[in-house]
Amino acid sequence: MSFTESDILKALSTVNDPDIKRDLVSLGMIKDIKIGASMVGFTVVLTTPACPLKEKIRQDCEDAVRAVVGTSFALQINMTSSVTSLRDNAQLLPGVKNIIAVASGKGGVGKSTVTSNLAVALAKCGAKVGLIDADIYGPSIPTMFNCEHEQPFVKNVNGKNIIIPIEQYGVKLISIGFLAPPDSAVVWRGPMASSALKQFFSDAEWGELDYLLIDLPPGTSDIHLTLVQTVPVTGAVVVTTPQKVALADAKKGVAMFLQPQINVPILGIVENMAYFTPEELPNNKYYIFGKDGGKNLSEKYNVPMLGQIPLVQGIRESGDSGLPAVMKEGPSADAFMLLAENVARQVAIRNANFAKTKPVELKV
Ligand SMILES: Nc1ncnc2c1ncn2[C@@H]1O[C@H](COP(=O)(O)OP(=O)(O)OP(=O)(O)O)[C@@H](O)[C@H]1O
Repeated sequence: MSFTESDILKALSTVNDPDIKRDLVSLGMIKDIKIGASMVGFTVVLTTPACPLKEKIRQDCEDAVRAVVGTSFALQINMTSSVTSLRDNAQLLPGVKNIIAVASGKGGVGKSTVTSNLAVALAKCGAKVGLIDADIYGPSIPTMFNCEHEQPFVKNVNGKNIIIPIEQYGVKLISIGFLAPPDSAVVWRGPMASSALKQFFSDAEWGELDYLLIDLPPGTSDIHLTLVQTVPVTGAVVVTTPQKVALADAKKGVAMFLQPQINVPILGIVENMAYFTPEELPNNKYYIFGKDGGKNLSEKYNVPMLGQIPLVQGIRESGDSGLPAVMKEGPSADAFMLLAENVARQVAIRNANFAKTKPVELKV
């Protein structure tokens, strides 16, 4: 045999991750190289679940190694994944790899619909997902997950009450709505809501999660500040609809995360209600709120466009009935699955290329 493990590594160091644009070896994605009498094997650890580039990366690895070992050796390439994280030794949420804020400038653009479908889609890809509904003005996640009359279990650990998140459709969730009966008119005050959010971080049993999504209230509020002051946020997803009045507010949302004191990377823009499509004629698209508003916003701020979600009656019905649209088959589900793929890719790109986010310290 005229090659060694270091020859295999050298060959694999010519293969780049197409998203991160760095080689697999320096990214730590190659593990367990084995060289047998007639076999060479190794594991490629992808950075996102259900990576759409999996087959391309596998083929590139095969080509690179084949050039070194020749044709008489069998190749065993094991493709697996592990979501990356910059959070190590964290005191709060130690088992959570990435915290993702989902924000919108304007109310009613479908932020909670997008968050709930994104959470379920990521779970369907095989990721471990949690969701905090921090929307004090209208906590709608319990309805969208069909658990509005449930209460999370609370257990006592060493004299401290620990909340056990409700688990639905493969997602662990806690909502500010669980703290008040659905029909009661609770006027939340900033400080009350902020302390509830902090409690969801410090006193809830989240366990190991790849992604913890935070559904924020629309606009910019005390809750946003509490979030960025309490935990390092991996990145923000900004949801908008395409019309001018929504975009103007979405710009403010983007600008808030990017301001130097806050400095939370924008993972990208989601354009919800991008076009209306009748369910029976999915190829007919009507741009009733204008065309490409979200896309233009992403270009202006040089941030990724994560997805365009159609305005479809079934998405509204799914939200109201508590079974997210992504659980069913069809073009709406496909749009949310693509969104999840793109969010996971952007998290991996962000973790490979940028320093970890620091919690914000406000000087008063
Ligand atoms: N793509 C879509 N197609 C059809 N209906 C949608 C779509 N997105 C959202 N909706 C509907 O629009 C309404 C508002 O959505 P949602 O509650 O998700 O918005 P939001 O931005 O979270 O609102 P809020 O500002 O109150 O937090 C809901 O009835 C929802 O079902």
